[in-house]
Amino acid sequence: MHPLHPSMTVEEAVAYFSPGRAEVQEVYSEANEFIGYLTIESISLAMQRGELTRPIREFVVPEVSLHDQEHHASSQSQLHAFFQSPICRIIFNSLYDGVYITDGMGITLFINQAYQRITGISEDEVKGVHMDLLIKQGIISVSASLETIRTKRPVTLIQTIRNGRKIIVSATPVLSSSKEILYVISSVRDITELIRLKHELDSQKLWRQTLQKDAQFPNDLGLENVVIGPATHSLFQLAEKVAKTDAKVLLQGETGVGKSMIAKFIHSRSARSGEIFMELNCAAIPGHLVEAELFGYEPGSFTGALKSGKVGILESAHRGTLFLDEIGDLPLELQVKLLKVVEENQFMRVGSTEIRHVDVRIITATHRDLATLVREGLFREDLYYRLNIVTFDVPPLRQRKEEIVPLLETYLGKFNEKYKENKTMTLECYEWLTNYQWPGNIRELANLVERLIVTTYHDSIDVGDLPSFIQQVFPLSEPASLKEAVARLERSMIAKAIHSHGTTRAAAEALGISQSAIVQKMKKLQMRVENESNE
Ligand SMILES: Nc1ncnc2c1ncn2[C@@H]1O[C@H](COP(=O)(O)OP(=O)(O)OP(=O)(O)O)[C@@H](O)[C@H]1O
Repeated sequence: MHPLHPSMTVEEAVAYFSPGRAEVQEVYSEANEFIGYLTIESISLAMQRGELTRPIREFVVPEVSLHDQEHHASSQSQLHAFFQSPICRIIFNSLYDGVYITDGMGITLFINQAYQRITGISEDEVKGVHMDLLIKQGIISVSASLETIRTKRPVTLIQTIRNGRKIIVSATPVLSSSKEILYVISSVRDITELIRLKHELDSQKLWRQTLQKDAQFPNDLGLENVVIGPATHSLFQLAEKVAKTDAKVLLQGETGVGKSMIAKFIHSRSARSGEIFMELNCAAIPGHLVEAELFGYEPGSFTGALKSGKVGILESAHRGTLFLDEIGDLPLELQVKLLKVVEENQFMRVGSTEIRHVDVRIITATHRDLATLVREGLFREDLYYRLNIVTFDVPPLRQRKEEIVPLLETYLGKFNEKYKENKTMTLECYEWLTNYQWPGNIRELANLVERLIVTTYHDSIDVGDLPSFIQQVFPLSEPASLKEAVARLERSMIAKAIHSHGTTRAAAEALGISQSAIVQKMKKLQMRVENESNE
């Protein structure tokens, strides 16, 4: 190391005082003339005042007493000796939390094993190194020790380690009798676990809010555990309002979003709730049978008809509510008949000329865009306007993500009860399922939960238990670290290979690794490994 010269900054000079080096350093000018002394005491003071970029000439003293040098040297070296002592190591290494100790200037003296475990930083990398340099090298984002040295107060802050992990650091100064900072002891805790707990708390909070909202709609739907989130709350409010009238309601939305559930809700909140709720899915039966099902028929009116004739769903729903699902699939010729019902409450059974009267509230639903069908001439415009007094656009599940966790919990509870199980889901699993697109919406979600409860062998359902088409979808959230990103990719590739090849042996071959390597990886990635020994 070159000798200290007066234009050097405090920051640059700190390295000259690392543990084991002299406590007093001589300072020489560029022309190699002796200027004076820089003591560890004066540079500590400068650090504590945050004067890192000031030239050291401001802190140089012309002389130092021998007593000062000896006194300081002995207290400092006692301190260093303590941190090197086996008993100190044993004590600090027995702690679960990480410990980081610097001297009064911010030079690292000691880190315990827990710190190394939590951060992946080794003692060799940091010992004798100033905290400022560790920040510059990107090993840590901020330093609680330096903050403590600057403010002379305990400081707690969140620090990001170079591997992306976040830790919470609480630094406490240890002061001499003259209020000089001798060293800073920091306790360090991994907050990944705290973040996980926060996630759990957030989801529970939302769950509670949902339950509270449910309480506003006491569940007399005949359906248990209805999840109403922020995106659907206003729909249920509107449903309750229109339920008090006989206004025609058209429910639009993808399959499985809950259209028929809202229809039932409207019925249950209407003056007709004591009467029957009838449902006909116009797409589920062939067009020519829809007419007979809906309007009924007279004896012998067509081949295959019952001899006694049949009362149609429309007539059966008299005084009640008729829910016509997939109304967009109703054949054009029947649309005219339905228009007559809607406009005049009149209809005729198939094979009859007798006009019958019926008092029915009609609610319709479709996953198709009726306005487009009208433009294409596939749906009657007059009927469209008659049915569409109040439109409900029920959003797909991917647009109401905040309902996914409560729905998963609802269905876990429901199917645990049904199958006498007590299974839970890991937070990572919740995260993946929240990011999944759910093309089949709530129906698909309920089916998946039931399948997972029935097919998994362990109590905690994890990402590895999910079907491969879900595992191939990366969560949208950014992975916290390179390690996590790699784990996700490995998990996805392994799941895909097992799905297409059936066994771990064949999947391993396809991926170019050994069977034991794939099994080991799957265990590490917490994926379900079945029968690997029997393959
Ligand atoms: N808010 C909700 N909370 C809990 N479960 C729900 C909710 N909405 C719908 N479900 C459930 O999701 C499944 C599908 O709902 P529903 O049959 O009402 O959907 P849909 O939109 O009418 O579907 P489709 O158009 O295919 O007939 C049902 O099992 C229903 O009980």
